[in-house]
Amino acid sequence: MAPPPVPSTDASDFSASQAATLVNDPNQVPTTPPARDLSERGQAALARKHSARLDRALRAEAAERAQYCKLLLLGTAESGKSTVLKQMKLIHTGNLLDVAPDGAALPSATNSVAMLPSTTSTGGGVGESGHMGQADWVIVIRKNLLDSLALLVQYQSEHTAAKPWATPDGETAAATLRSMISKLQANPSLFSVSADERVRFVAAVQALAADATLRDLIRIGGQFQLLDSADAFIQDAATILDPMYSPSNDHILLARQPTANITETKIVTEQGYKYLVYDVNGSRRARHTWVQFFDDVLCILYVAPISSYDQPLPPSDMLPRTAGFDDTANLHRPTGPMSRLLDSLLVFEQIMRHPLLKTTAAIVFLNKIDVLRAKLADPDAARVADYFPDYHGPQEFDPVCHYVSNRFAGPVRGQTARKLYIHLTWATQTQQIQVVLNTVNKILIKLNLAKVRFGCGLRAS
Ligand SMILES: Nc1nc2c(ncn2[C@@H]2O[C@H](COP(=O)(O)OP(=O)(O)OP(=O)(O)O)[C@@H](O)[C@H]2O)c(=O)[nH]1
Ligand SMILES: [Mg+2]
Repeated sequence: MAPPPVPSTDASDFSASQAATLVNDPNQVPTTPPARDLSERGQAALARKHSARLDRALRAEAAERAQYCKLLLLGTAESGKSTVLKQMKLIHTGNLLDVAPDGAALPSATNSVAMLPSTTSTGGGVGESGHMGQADWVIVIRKNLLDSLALLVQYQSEHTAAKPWATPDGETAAATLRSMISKLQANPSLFSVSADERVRFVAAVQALAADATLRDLIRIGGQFQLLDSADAFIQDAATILDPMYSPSNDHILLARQPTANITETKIVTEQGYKYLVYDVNGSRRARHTWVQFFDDVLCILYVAPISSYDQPLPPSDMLPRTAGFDDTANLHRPTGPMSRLLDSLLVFEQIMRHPLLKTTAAIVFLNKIDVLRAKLADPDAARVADYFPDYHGPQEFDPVCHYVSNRFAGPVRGQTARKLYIHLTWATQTQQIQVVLNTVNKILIKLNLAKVRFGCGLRAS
């Protein structure tokens, strides 16, 4: 007979920081009794009562959490982890936001559960707690648009390799943007920007968008850290800079808000399976913080940017690798130059070797296939073989994807106890990723059932 299911997350998972939250909750009983009015015995009795109430609350919270299976979303910076999480929320809750218009947290709200040291945090003020409402996304999207424009105009003027603007209109538009952009960047809420200024700015963006040089710059944007979503936001500049702008789901999916701290999101599927999804900051300086979440994981969801085979690392990731989890110095490294995709592969190898994850199942999302397709169709784009010298196939989508899938399968080859699944994804395209996420859901149910069989999984409630 199969043993009864045992919760996969034990009470020790319940962290001191959560206990602290309860203690500091104004709705809880006061932590210290009013000393002057009570005898010592009275005070002790009150303290015991308080402590028992706290214990009960902690046990109830721990029992609640024990019904959830843990999923880790891992991958290097900007690979698309948070975008996949947004799509998971959308598929299972129908909602991308964490905060309702009245300010209340929504049931699947994303909460910060582990902080980076404040000196290295990249929170930037918006959604610091992990809670992102409509108003937060307006600011993020406008910042994405303005920062992208600033980067494009600056790159064109500072790099001799960049062509001049193709038309006089483009030249004038770039000059207008240069003179106005810092004011808008400082005021993404647009409060202190007049209607005239806004109209002039939008007209300049639209004129620049029609200039052939801008299209060329966007095409090679990956080389100078331009956002993948820059083009979409530039095309929609008039909407985004409208004072009444309210972002669509598509815009929220395209938005880039680096995950400052590790977040936890509760997802309950239609079948009743409950998951705690941990989304991490993928930058090199933050990778050591992942390890504290490596115990008792049902499955790793690893997101790798397959389009970035030729893209330089973000400047903050060009630091020497640190000792410990991210120390890949001893790994066999192919002789090609470092790129974001190679970095992602090396980090994946490292995760697969980690002692706490020796048998943990993994689902790899080879993400940004839309960008890869466009790149491979561009005769001027870098050749895959220049970055991965052991690739001898043509510069075409299917063989390149096959090669990269094989590279990701490499670290677990021969490990019969480990399950590895690899999917090609376009995380910003809801229909494509939702088909993949439905398959992922089925895989997770199977993994769950296997765990139940061995006495450590969860049954759907
Ligand atoms: N074109 C395209 N853009 C994508 C895709 N997936 C994600 N993006 C965009 O890539 C950017 C980065 O995505 P995020 O989900 O923030 O990346 P992340 O892995 O969470 O990054 P960190 O939080 O910094 O570790 C966002 O602007 C996304 O909209 C994709 O499949 N195609
Ligand atoms: Mg993120």
